[in-house]
Amino acid sequence: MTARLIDGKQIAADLKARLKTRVTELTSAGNRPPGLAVILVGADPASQVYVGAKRRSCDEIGFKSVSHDLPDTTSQYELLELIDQLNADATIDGILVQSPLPEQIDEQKVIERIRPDKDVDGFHPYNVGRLAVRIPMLESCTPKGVMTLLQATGQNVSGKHAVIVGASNHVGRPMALELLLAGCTITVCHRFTQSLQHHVEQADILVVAVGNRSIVDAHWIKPGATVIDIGINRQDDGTLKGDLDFEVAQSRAAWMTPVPGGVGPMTVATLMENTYIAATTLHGLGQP
Ligand SMILES: Nc1nc2c(c(=O)[nH]1)N[C@@H](CN(C=O)c1ccc(C(=O)N[C@@H](CCC(=O)O)C(=O)O)cc1)CN2
Repeated sequence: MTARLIDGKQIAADLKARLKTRVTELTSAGNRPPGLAVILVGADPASQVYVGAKRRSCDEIGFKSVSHDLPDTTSQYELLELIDQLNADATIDGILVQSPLPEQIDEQKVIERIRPDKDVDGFHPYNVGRLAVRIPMLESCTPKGVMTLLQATGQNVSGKHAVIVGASNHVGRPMALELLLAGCTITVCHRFTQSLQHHVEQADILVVAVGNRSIVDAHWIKPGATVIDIGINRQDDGTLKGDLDFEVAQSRAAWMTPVPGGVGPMTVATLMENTYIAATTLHGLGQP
């Protein structure tokens, strides 16, 4: 068997093209464009790449993009003050603070300072809680993007057994909630899980989000499974690899995401989708 690739780059480009059309319609009718504020603290090279992609996507789609690049000496107080200003700015629909943050800043305090209706990352406990009780508002971008990728395969995931390896607040946990909402039976594996191999072998849908290539052996993949690799591991030669051995995974799965070009581009496109939703559904843009 050779898995079919789920082309995240193309699916993300299609989503952004649809958003661009809608934004053109909005602005042609005399409305302001949706606005996204992107805050980067420090100069982490990977974060600079991701933030650059987010700002370019805003430009492509026609969103207003406001950039705040702060030094890595920024205090928590200064960052919270900036968030307060953006919370009060009626031209800003979404606020994004790129993670990770320098160690003097408590990320949870920052997340909770962002107004839930401007939390386009979907990290605020209010938004995670809404997803948990099946009334999602702004959903975490990577898991929501994965659901868009699964939908693009044309499969009905309801009733499937989904195994998620990794239980982080931003990816693994909300991923489990998304798949549960879609009707899957869920197993979440984490650092205390015993018999990881046994669980992985049961997965109709396997989502791996550990950031380490030595945790899940791709030979464990159930033949015919759908495999979503969320890992991003930069190799010594500069190439990017996922958490799984690509060739082995491809010889067992029916569908799988590549790295690069799978989940990463969808995360950015979903952030744009969330910003559009915040502007129109939550802030009334384009409504009479
Ligand atoms: N505030 C946030 N911080 C972080 C998030 C997030 O969703 N919100 N997620 C990650 C980083 N991330 C988005 O910010 C992200 C990661 C990867 C990609 C991506 O497109 N990757 C490409 C490869 C890019 C490269 O060459 O390095 C791919 O996989 O094809 C986009 C966004 C942590 N922080």
